[in-house]
Amino acid sequence: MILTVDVGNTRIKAAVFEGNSVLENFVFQNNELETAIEKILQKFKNCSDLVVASVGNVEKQSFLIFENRLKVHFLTHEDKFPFINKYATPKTLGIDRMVLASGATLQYPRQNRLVIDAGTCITYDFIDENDNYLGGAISPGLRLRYEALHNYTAKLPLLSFEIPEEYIGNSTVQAIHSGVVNGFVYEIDGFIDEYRSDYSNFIIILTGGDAEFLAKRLKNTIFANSNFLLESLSQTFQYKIDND
Ligand SMILES: Nc1ncnc2c1ncn2[C@@H]1O[C@H](COP(=O)(O)OP(=O)(O)O)[C@@H](O)[C@H]1O
Ligand SMILES: CC(C)(COP(=O)(O)O)[C@@H](O)C(=O)NCCC(=O)O
Ligand SMILES: [K+]
Repeated sequence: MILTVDVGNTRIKAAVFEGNSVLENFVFQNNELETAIEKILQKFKNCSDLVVASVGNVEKQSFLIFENRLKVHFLTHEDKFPFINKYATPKTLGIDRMVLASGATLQYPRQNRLVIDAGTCITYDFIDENDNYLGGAISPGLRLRYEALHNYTAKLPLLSFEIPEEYIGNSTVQAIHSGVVNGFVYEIDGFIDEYRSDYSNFIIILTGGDAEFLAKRLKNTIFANSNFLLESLSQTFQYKIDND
């Protein structure tokens, strides 16, 4: 039994795995990390390994305090991954993106794959059928767009996500919702179309905090798997054990 933890820039997600099955999922904030893990380990006393992938702001020490209870692993660029990394700056590639690429490679062998993670940022990651990781794109996520409009202007209010009534927003509030939400959806559909013009066949994996909402609104039919990063983390850890 292993505990996987994904530290993103908005929230921390965790899951307990027994083999390939998820026993339970958890979501918490950075300041709740230690108490949340303590509770999880109280409930799942048979956890032997804690596997962390972090692109967020937490101290390693917050995990290391559990070292007397189970083995603690931080995935890094030095670990073994099942793809060939063609990124020009592999050392600065987000470990979350490496884990997503790894999960895509292991779960969907020998095909072109596009992973879209709609989290704090939207990340696009493309792994071709020969398992070359080519890179992708990074752009602001849904919440970040609302916050950026507010934080970098004098007049725009901070709004919470709402489905826009019309694409022609007829008020400040509706114009912001249209710009943020429609812009977000159009961007993703636009990228998918761009990939389609270069690659006749590829599968799309959609994940992240906004994935469920997105899946319903994209022109392209895609199913969301909100748990893909944690599943990939568990598989990447297994891959590392098998290949070390
Ligand atoms: N309870 C929530 N708290 C924060 N963000 C949420 C929540 N529910 C959905 N979201 C959406 O999830 C996105 C953040 O996704 P998430 O995958 O948690 O990010 P990260 O992995 O970068 O921490 C935000 O753009 C926001 O719109
Ligand atoms: C792009 C990211 C900020 C996305 O983070 P997230 O939205 O998952 O919180 C993260 O993958 C990161 O810090 N990447 C480093 C730069 C790169 O991947 O090239
Ligand atoms: K992301």
